[in-house]
Amino acid sequence: MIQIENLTKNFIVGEDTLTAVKEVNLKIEKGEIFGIIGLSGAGKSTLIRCVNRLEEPSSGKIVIDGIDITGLGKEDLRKQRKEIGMIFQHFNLLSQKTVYENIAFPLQLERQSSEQIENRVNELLSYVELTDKKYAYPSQLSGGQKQRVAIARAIANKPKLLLSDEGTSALDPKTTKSILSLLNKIRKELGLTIVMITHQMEVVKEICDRVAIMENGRIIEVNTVENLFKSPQTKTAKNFVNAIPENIDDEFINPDDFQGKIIRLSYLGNSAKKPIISEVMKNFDININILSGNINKLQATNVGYLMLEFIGEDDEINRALSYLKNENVHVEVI
Ligand SMILES: Nc1ncnc2c1ncn2[C@@H]1O[C@H](COP(=O)(O)OP(=O)(O)OP(=O)(O)O)[C@@H](O)[C@H]1O
Repeated sequence: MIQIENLTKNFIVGEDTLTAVKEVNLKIEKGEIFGIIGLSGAGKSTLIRCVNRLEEPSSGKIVIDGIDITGLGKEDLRKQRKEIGMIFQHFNLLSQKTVYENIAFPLQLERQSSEQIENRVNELLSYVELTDKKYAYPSQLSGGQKQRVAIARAIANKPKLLLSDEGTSALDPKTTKSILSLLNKIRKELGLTIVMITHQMEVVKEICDRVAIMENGRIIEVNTVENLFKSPQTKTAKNFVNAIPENIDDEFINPDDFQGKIIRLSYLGNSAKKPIISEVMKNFDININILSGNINKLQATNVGYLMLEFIGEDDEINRALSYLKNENVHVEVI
């Protein structure tokens, strides 16, 4: 479906040349959900934007269904772009237009009749479960609803490829799940190939078939998601894998088996470096039992989680939980 050969993208910054994508080779099969994961600045956005030539590659080739899109002139490129939908982290909806008008927009560009447009938009609204928001403006929608509108708009012209540039990064975990399940439905029912850029391993684990790990502009590993978790080949892949809790740990912990409250803490950045647990034990009249957890380093950032049993009076436990929240620790009571 997509074949990327020796792709390089340089940016000229003042007198310097910055190579954002370096000699990337990648093959993505039809119907795959393919993830590209990497830390900030790895070159993910630049790579995906080269696929529809929102960025012009400096050298190399991108062939989509046998057509070398890097060699296309303006008019042919416009036709090919119809086959490629794209969604973004911040949705990129037209704020002055209603949900209906946003979804109708790409159909109007194709000069479809108003009857055709109305039928297609209504069909799409029902598909993304937003019929009741037809006349709402983007500012009146939640993040998840905005992304549903953006998805409906991206698939309005029935593309064969959907690109997602951090499409779930601005959403909370529950909304992320619902958007991922919509994307999965689109792949299954409409047969689209989906390429997703993300820095969230949870997204890769939930939905992708295969994944490429990007670092400093290069693809350093391509793996099936299953094998990535079983035996990551590179240190960066290992760090990504270790950075998310394995659900299995959580599943083993049944709150009914414990006398105290089961708490899951997840933390990022500086809070992971502080002796937070000993602070809680010193300041509050509770006992803490550590059940499972891990903390990893992703470049300069610490990420981690801990499953704990808090034993004590309810009031005291609640005070301790408020303290943790103030320390920017994400707290869940299981
Ligand atoms: N238009 C541009 N001009 C100059 N440099 C750029 C431009 N776009 C991106 N870069 C640089 O290219 C490198 C890769 O950026 P890119 O946005 O592709 O990374 P990324 O992996 O998507 O990161 P993030 O997750 O933070 O978006 C970075 O060093 C960035 O500063």
